[in-house]
Amino acid sequence: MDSFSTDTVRSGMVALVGPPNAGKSTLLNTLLGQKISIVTPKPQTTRNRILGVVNGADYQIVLVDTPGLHASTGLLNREMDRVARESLKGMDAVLFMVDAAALPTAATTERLSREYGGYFAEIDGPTIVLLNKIDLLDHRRVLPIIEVFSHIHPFQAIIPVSARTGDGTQRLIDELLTVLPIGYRYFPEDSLTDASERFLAAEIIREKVFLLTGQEIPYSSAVLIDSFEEDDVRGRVTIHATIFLERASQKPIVIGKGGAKLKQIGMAARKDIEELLASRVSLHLWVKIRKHWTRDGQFLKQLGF
Ligand SMILES: Nc1nc2c(ncn2[C@@H]2O[C@H](COP(=O)(O)OP(=O)(O)OP(=O)(O)O)[C@@H](O)[C@H]2O)c(=O)[nH]1
Repeated sequence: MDSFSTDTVRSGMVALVGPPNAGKSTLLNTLLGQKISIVTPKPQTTRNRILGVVNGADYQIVLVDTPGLHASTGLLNREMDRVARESLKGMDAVLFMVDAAALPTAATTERLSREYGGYFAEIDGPTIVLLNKIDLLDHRRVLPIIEVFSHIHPFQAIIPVSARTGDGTQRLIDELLTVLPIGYRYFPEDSLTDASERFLAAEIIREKVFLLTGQEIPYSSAVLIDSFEEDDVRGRVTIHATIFLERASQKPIVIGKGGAKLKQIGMAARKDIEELLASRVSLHLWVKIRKHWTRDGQFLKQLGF
């Protein structure tokens, strides 16, 4: 915890969403490449996945991926599921990226509303549309596309960008800074702290429980890191963690026959945590029942809520 600054900055969680191939990863690389002090690793979680942290002298933008929010045609026509809605809560802004070069030349408000409208109806925070790949677009098409999008929803801004060349990305940051609250950095400016490493390790374990058990388990499991010890001499991190479940009936599902499932969870988690920490890890997992933990304020506090 050595480099947490107490200076206030503009900081916030910003969801980066959009259809596949829109250029989200490319944008991320460009933003991080230019501005980065750190990149947090990418643990996949069922809630939000931190994609990267963009640091400036007086701001910190935490870009997150909210699963379920990726506008595929199928999803747009359906109700967004609970997870998607949940994962949007607490977002300070949403970036919705489209491949502008792939939009049909005669894209009308009606057509784009049909495709994206239901999606925006669910978002109540400031939303910025990023019209990506303008390097491929005849510049005369840009204004009409902005015009069409402006009729779909009261967006905070509609910004033409090229994730590849970086064109428009400064405007994006400037725009975000007008909506992000003044607060503290979520992450230290230059390095991951023990605190965030612990948090990410817990998220990785939770992810493995989710991936390897299914059923109702993911919603009733929580992971607490009991201890996290770095042994620099032996180049190893020893982690003790507890997986909390709500009901006794869930315990055998997570533990498995002869402990096989828990072992599988532990092995998969260890592999990812080793990658995260760039260190050998010895991981010890326990499973405990904590009835109604989702309603237990004290416990939620321990989890960092
Ligand atoms: N010309 C051009 N190509 C781009 C731009 N941004 C992304 N691309 C290309 O578009 C393709 C998709 O980009 P990605 O960044 O992988 O898109 P994504 O949204 O992360 O895709 P998923 O991972 O499928 O969600 C890649 O071939 C990129 O090189 C851009 O601004 N200009």
